[in-house]
Amino acid sequence: MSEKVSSHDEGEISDESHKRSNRASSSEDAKSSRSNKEQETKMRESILSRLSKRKISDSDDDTTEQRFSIQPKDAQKAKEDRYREKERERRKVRDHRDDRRGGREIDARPSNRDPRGKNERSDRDGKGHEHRHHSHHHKHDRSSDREREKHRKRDERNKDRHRQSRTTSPEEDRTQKSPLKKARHHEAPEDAKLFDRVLDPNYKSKQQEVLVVEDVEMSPVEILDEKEEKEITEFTIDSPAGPKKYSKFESDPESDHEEEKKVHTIKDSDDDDVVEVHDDLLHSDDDEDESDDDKYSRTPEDREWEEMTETELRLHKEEMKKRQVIRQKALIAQLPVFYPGLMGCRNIDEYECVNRVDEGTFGVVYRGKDKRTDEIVALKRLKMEKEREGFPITALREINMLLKAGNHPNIVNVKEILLGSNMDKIYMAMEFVEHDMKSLLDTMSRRNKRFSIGEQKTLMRQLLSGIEHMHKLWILHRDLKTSNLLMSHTGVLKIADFGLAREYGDPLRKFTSIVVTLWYRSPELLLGTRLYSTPVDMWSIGCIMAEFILLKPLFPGRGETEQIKKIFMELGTPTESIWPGVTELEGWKTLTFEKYPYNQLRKRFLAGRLLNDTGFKLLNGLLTLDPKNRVSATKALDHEWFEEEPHPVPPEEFPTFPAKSEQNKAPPPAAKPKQPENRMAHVDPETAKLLKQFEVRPEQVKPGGFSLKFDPTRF
Ligand SMILES: Nc1ncnc2c1ncn2[C@@H]1O[C@H](COP(=O)(O)OP(=O)(O)OP(=O)(O)O)[C@@H](O)[C@H]1O
Repeated sequence: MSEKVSSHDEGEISDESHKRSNRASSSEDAKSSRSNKEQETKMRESILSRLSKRKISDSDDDTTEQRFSIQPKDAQKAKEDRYREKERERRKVRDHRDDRRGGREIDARPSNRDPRGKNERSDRDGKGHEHRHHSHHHKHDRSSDREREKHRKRDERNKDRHRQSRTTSPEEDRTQKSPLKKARHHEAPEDAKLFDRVLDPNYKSKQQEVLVVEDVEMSPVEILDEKEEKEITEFTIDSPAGPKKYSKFESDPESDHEEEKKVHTIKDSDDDDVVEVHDDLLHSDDDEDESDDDKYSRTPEDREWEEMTETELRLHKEEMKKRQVIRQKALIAQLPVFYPGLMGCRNIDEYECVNRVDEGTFGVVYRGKDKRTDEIVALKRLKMEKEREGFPITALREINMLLKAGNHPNIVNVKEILLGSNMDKIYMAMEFVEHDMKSLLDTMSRRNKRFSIGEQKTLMRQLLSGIEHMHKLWILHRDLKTSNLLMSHTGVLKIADFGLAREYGDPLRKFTSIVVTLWYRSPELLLGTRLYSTPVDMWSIGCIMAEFILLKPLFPGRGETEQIKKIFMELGTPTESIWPGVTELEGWKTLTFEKYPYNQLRKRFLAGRLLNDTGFKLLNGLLTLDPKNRVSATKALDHEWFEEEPHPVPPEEFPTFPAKSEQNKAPPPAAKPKQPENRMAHVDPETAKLLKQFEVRPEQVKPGGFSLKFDPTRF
C-alpha cells in the first residue's frame, strides 16, 4: 500500500472517495467553495463561448461552427429530426396565416409585444412558456421572414454536423479562441440571464423549464445535448469503481494531486503515535492570504521561545491555538460519513439502563434497553475524565475503527453513538453479546471442563476470520486477549474493545511499543520495537489458542522482563540465525538473557496430548519469535488443522452458559425484593437445580439470558 494510505493512520476509510466526502472541516468548505467558483466561472465561459459560437455561426462562419459542432448521436439526431419536422409544420401554419392576412400592417414595437419584459427567454417562472402559446400573433408576423431565414441556416448547420468531424487540431483551437473571446463581449442581455439560470444550482431540476423556454427561439436540442456532451467529456472519468458522480456544479474532490499534498505530523499527547493531518485541513483561506507569516505556522523549538519578542510570542500562541482547533476538527472529520458527527447523536436518555456489566480501562459497560424498540444493547461509556484537550483520541479511535471494521460476524457491531444528558459523556451502543471469553474460561477451569477439539477449532476459526478482516482493512487490534473476546448464546465469537486499534500502512510507521496487555504481548514489542505490524496480533492469537486449550494464560508474566523471560524459557532464547535483527532491538541491548533451549512448548502440548502434531504446528506458527516468520491470519485459516477430523463444530451446537454479563451487578432501582422461596417456586425443578449449582438467583436471569440448551453434564 502506498504511503498515502499509511498517512491516514488516524482512522480513514480505505475507500478514498468515501473518506473525502466525509471531510466537513471548514478548510474543506472553503476549498470546495473556491472550487465551485472556479467551476462556475468555467461554466460561464463555456456557455458564453457556445452562445457566441452560435452568433458567429449564424453569420455563416463555417470554421467556427466546425470547431464547436458536436458529433450527433442517434438519439440526438432523432430529436433534431423531430424538432425540424415540428418547425416545418409551424412554418407552414405561419405562412398560411401570413397569406390570409395579406400584408396587414404590424405593430412591431417591443413595448407592445412585451410591456413588462415577462417573455424573455430566461424567464424562470415559466411565463416564457405561456408566451409561446399565447403571445400576440403580431410577433409571428413581424419575425416570420427573419425566422424562416434562421431556420434555413439552422437546418444547414445540422446537416453540416452529420458531415463534419469534431476533431480540430490544437493549432486550430488556438487560432479560434481569440474571436470567441471577443464575441463574449457582445453577449445579449437575454444571454446573460440565460447564464444566470444555467448557473443556478437547481438548474437540473429546472431542465424541463429550460427546454420549454428555449423552444421558442433556440433549438432545445442544442442546449440540452451540449450539456449532456459536456458532462460526458468533462466530468466522467474512467475508474475501476465506475464513473464518478459529480454534478458540474460541484467541485471534484479527486482533482487534487495527491502526490503533491504535504502531510503534517503532530505529536499525539497521549502516546508517541503520530497523528497525520493533511495540508488542506490545516490551512484555511486566511492562511493563504497570510503567506508571509510562515514562521508562525510551525511550533518553535524550546530555545526559540526565549528569544522571542512579546508580539511574536502572542502571535505564535494564537497560531498554535488555531492549529489545535483545526487538528481537532480534522480528527472529527475523519469519522465515517454515516456517523452523524457529535451533533447528530441521540441522547442516552433514549435508553434505559438495565444493569452494569463491567468496567475496563477505557470505559464502563452497561446493559441498556432502547426505550423505543426494547432492543437490548451494550452501552460503553467512553472515559473522558482525563481529557484536557476536547474529544479523547482513544474514544475517537475506538469509534472510528469499530465503525470501519464492525461489519463482520466476528466483530462486535456498533449500533450508534450517544451523548450523555449534559453532552459531556459519550456512549457507544453495541450489540449485546452475552459472554466474555475470559469469564467463560474461568468458569470452565473451576469446573474442570474443557473445550473439545472441534470447539477449539470453531473458536479459532472465528477469531482468525475476524482478525483477517481487520488486517485486510489495514487495522491492527493491538489488544487481543480473552477478556476482549465475546461469545454469544449461539456460539458466535466476537472481537471487541477497539480502544487501542490503529490503522497501519506500508511502509510501516513508528507506533508506541506499549500496547497489548502484557501476557499477550509479542516478543518484538517487549524488546521495544516501534516498527511493527499484524504479527503482534498473531502472537496474541497464539497465546489465546493456548488459553482455549489450557483454560489459563500461557505466559502470565508479572512485569516486562519476567514476561520476555517466560517466553524465551518456553520457546528458547533466540539467536541472530533464528530471528535476524533481534540483537539490534533496544530491549535486547539493555537486558541479558540466559540461553534457554529451543522450544519446550512442544513437550507441554504434545506430550500432554493437548494437541496433535498438526494442531501444534499451527500454534507454533503463531508463536514464532521472529515476526517475519509468524503465520498470518489468512495462512492460519488455510491450515490443515481445520480440515482434519474432528471438524470444527457448527457454532449453534456450542453449549451455552449463564453469562456473567447478564447478572445484575447493579441493583435495579427500588424494586421490592421478593422472598427467595417464592421466587424458586416459579422456576421448574431442573432449572432451579441449575441455578443453585451456578449460584444464580432467578431474578438475575433475564428473558433470553439463560438458555435451557445448557448441558450440566459438560459444564
Ligand atoms: N458488546 C458487549 N456486550 C456485552 N458485554 C460487553 C460488550 N462489550 C464489552 N462488554 C463487557 O465489558 C467489558 C469491558 O469492555 P471493554 O473491553 O470494551 O472495555 P475496556 O475499558 O476497553 O476494557 P479493557 O480494560 O479490557 O481494555 C468486557 O470484558 C465485557 O465483559
